[in-house]
Amino acid sequence: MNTTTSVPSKGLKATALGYPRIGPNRELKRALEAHWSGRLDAAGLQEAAASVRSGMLDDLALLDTVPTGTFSLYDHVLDTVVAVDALAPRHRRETELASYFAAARGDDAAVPLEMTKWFDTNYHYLVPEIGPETAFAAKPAKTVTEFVEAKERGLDARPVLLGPVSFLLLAKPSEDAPADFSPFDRLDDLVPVYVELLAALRHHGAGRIQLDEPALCADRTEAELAAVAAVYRRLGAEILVAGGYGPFGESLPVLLEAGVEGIALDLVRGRSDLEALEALDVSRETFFLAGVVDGRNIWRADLEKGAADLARLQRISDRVGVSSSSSLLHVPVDLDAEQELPEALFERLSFARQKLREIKAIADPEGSREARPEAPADWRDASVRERLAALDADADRRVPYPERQAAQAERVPLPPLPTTTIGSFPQTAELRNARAAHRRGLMIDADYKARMKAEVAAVIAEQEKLGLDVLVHGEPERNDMVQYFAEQLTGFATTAAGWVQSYGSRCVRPPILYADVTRQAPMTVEWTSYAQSLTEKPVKGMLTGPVTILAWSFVRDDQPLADTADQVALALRDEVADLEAAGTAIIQVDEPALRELLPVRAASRAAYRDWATRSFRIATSGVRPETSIHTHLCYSEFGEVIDAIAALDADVTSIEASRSKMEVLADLDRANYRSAVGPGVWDIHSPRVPAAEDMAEALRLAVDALGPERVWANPDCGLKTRRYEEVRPSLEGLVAAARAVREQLAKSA
Ligand code: MET
Ligand SMILES: [Zn+2]
Repeated sequence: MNTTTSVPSKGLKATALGYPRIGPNRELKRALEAHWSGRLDAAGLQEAAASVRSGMLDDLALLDTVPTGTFSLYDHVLDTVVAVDALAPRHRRETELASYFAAARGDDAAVPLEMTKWFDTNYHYLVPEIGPETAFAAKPAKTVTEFVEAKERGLDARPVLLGPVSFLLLAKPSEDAPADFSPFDRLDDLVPVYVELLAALRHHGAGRIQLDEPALCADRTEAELAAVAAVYRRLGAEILVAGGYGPFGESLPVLLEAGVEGIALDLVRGRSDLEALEALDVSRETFFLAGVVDGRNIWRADLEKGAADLARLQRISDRVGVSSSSSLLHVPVDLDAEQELPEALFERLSFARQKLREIKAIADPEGSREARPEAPADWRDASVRERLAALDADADRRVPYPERQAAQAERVPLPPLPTTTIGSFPQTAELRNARAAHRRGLMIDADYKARMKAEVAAVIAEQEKLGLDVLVHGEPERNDMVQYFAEQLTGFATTAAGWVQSYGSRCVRPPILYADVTRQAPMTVEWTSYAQSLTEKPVKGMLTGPVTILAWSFVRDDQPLADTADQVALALRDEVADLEAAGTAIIQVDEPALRELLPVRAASRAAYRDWATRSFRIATSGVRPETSIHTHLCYSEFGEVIDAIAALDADVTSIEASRSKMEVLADLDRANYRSAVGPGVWDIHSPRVPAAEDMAEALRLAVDALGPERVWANPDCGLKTRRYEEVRPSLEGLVAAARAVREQLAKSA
C-alpha cells in the first residue's frame, strides 16, 4: 500500500463531505455481485472493499482533511443501523456480513428493509425499522477501522457518521410498534449510543467528527428543533454538523445556540443560509465549511462565485474551510474517462476527482478564480425558444374529461376494468446481448432492428394469447427509459463511464442535458406502428415524460429547470402528435419521478408542482379529445404530489398501489381527480406470482372507491426486470381477476 501524506495548504482547509464509494470502474459492484452469487467468499469481498477504500483515500489525499467512513458495502443508512446495533431480529444471521445483506436484500427467511429515495436525489437508502423495544448499542468497528486506515496513511482524517436526529427521522416504526409511536420518540435512548461511538473514535485519536444531519435541511417542527438543541448540547465539542440538499434555515440558530463547533453549509442549494447567518449574531469562533462546489451536479464550479461566497462567510467567522455542498456520492468519479464527449462540453464538466481540485483551488488564496465561461452560442436553438414563446395560453389544456371520455369510448370500445401492462416486457439475456453486440459494432443496424421487431411480434403474440385488452410493444429497443430518448434528442450527451450509485450494487449512467433540446425525427413511431400492424387490439404508444427525463439526467444549471422541462415537453409534444397521426389511439407518458424532484422544503413546492405539471400538459395536450393520454407513476409515497397527479389531467393514471392497500385511491378522490385509475394490483418488484384472487380483491376495493367505469387492471410497473416464467402466470391471473370482477358487476347490475 502506498502511503500518502497530505500537504498542508497555506490558505483555508479544503475537504469534501463524502466521496463515491463504488470504485472508479464499479469494482465494488462486481465484488458484491460475485459474493452474492457465491463466486467470492466473505474474505474476498472484504479485500475488494478495502481496495476500493484505499482508492478513495488516494483521491481524497489531495485535500487537507479527509472524510472517512463514507465508504459503504451497500448503504450508509444501513451502516448506521449496524453502528447502533438496531438490526431487526428477522435479519440477524450467523455472521455480521450475512445479517447486513439479509437486511439489505432479504433472503428466503425475511423480507429486506424497505428502500426509498434519499431526499430529492435518485439515491435510494434502506429505511431503518425502529420500535419501542429496539435495543441500541454502540458498534464502532466500521467507523473506527476506516478512520484508523486513513490516519495510518498520515492523513488528517475526519470521521463521518449519519447523525442521530436524521437517523430517526429517516426511520419508520417497526411493524409491531403501537399506532402512535414514532421512531423519533427514541432519541433520548439513542444519544448515549452516539456518545459511545464518538468516544470510541476519540479514543483512536479522532478530533473533529462530522455528523450528517440532512434532515435539518427539511421543514421541522418546533418540538423537533428543541430536541435537536438538546442532542447537540449533549454530544459536546468538536462536532461538525453537515446538511447538504438545501438550506438549514431555522435549524441554523438552533445549532449555533446548542454550541456545535462547526456547520457545513450547502452554498449551492442552500445559499440563503449566508443571508440568514449575516443576520444572526454568530461567534467568530464558529467553524464553517463553505460548500461551494456542487456535490449533486457535474458542471465545473464557477470559481469566482465560489470565492465570493467564501469571502462573505469569512466576514462572519474567522474559522472557515472549503468543501463540497453535499457528499460527492451523487457524481461519477472521473471525467478523464470521457474522451468521446464534445470538447466544449468536456471543458465545462467536473466529476468527483475534478471537484476535489476545484475545492483546493478555492481554498488556496492564490488558486484560480476563473469565472465559468458562457456556454457556446450554438448550444442555443432560437427555433425552440421562439416556438415555446409562441405557444397559445391554452396549449397545456384539453377539453374537459367527460367530453374526452365519451369520444375515447366511442373510438376504442373497451370492457369494464380493461386489462393492460405498463410498457416493458422481460429484457431477456438474449435481448441484452443483441444490444451489446450492436453497440460494439458487432451487429449491423438492419440485423439489430430485425431482432427487435421479432421481439415486438413475440410480445404482441403473448399478449393476444393472454387476452389482454390494451397491448404494448414491450420496449425491447430501449436500453433505459430516459437514455433511449436522450440519445435521440439534441442537447443531450451520454457518458462512457459516468456511473453513479443508485442503490447497493446498482449504478446508473445519467445522460447530460447541456444545451437546448430539439427532436430531430420521430423517436418511437416506427415501433408502435409496427406493433399495431400485428393486431386488432389497440397498442399504447409509450413515452417518458419531461419531469422524469430531467430527474434522471444531469441537467444544465444555467437556466431554471422549468425552462428546460418545457423544451423537453415540446419535443415530446411533437412525438405525441406524430403517434396520433400514425393512428395511435392511446399514448402513455410515464412520470415515475414526479415525486422525486419535489423540493425538500414546503415553501418551494407549489412552484415545482406548477412547472412539472405544466410541462407534462404541454407534452400531452396537443391531441384530439378522442386520443387517450395515459400516465404512469411508481416508486413512491404520493401524498405530497397527489394534487400534481390530478393536475397532469391524464385520462388514465396507472399507479403503484398494492403496498399501500389501495389507499392512494381515496387520496386521488380527495384531490378531485376524476378520470380513470389503474391501481397496480401486482407488485412487480417481488419475484412472487400474485394469486388471482388477491388481485381480484384489490380490483374490488378499487371499484368500491372509484366506481367500475374508472378502474383499469394492470401491474404496478413495467416487466423488464421479471422473467417470462413469472410474467405469464401473473398476467393470466390478472386477466382472470378482471373477468371475475366484471362478471360479478354484471350480475349485480
Ligand atoms: C419506472 S416506470 C417504467 C415505465 C415503463 N413504461 C416500463 O414499463 O418499463
Ligand atoms: Zn413504473
